[in-house]
Amino acid sequence: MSGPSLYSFADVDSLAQQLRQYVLNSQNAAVSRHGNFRMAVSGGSLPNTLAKALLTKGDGSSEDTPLFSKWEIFFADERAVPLDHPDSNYRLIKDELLDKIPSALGSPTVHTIDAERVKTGSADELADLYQEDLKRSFAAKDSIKVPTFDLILLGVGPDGHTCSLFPGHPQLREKDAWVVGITDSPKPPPKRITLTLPVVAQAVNIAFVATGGGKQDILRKIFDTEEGSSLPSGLVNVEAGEKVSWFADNAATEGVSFPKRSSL
Ligand SMILES: O=C(O)[C@H](O)[C@@H](O)[C@H](O)[C@H](O)COP(=O)(O)O
Repeated sequence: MSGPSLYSFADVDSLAQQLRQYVLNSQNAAVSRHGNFRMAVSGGSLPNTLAKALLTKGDGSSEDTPLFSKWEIFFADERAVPLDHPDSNYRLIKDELLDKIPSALGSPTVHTIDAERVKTGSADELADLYQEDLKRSFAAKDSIKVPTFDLILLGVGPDGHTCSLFPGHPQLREKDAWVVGITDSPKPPPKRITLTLPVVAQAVNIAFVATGGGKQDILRKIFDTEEGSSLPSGLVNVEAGEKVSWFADNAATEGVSFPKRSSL
């Protein structure tokens, strides 16, 4: 299997334009395969860039139209806070994207962390509840070992973390569970749930979005050093290979030697 693609664009607006095309290609392929589009998103700066990509007016063609009523949105990771809390990834995507979708485009089904248990449940209990939700969505008819998302959209942290999979944490080695809890995330808040690496690597397509000069050091490490391939985001590159696309801007990829592409 060949490796990931690294796309580098002049600015966030041109990145968003290409991200739109990539997400809608993935949507169209998924809808013709099985009638809906099951995708997972992370927090951080990603929801803002995704909203930029999806809320712009397209060219009006059917290929370029988001079919939101066919979307099932899951969380690649979520913070264990109420859904209206400022740290909630659900709240973030709601404020950035969901609340701004014109009603004519329909609305996605969103799979949140368990709102009843989020305050009192342990991270493990919340992870188990989320995994049950995934089982209902992905394994309704068949028993499957790992769910296959049509698309997972990820960010990368300065330490190489992705989702809430942090370097050196035991969650990174999880082989069986689909979702795990974490209580000591170095990025606040500490209590979270996250998809595991086998679930991320199984997705049909996986895209990272990394913008701004603050990502330079970590992108160089991931793409140009041996050490990078053992970091959580580097492991996604290793395990999912050509299914992985990185959407970055030139500020983030400056100094990266790995070959870059400038359009899909
Ligand atoms: O909820 C979270 O904290 C995330 O899902 C996390 O993995 C994020 O994607 C990265 O930390 C990058 O965040 P930025 O895009 O804000 O740098």
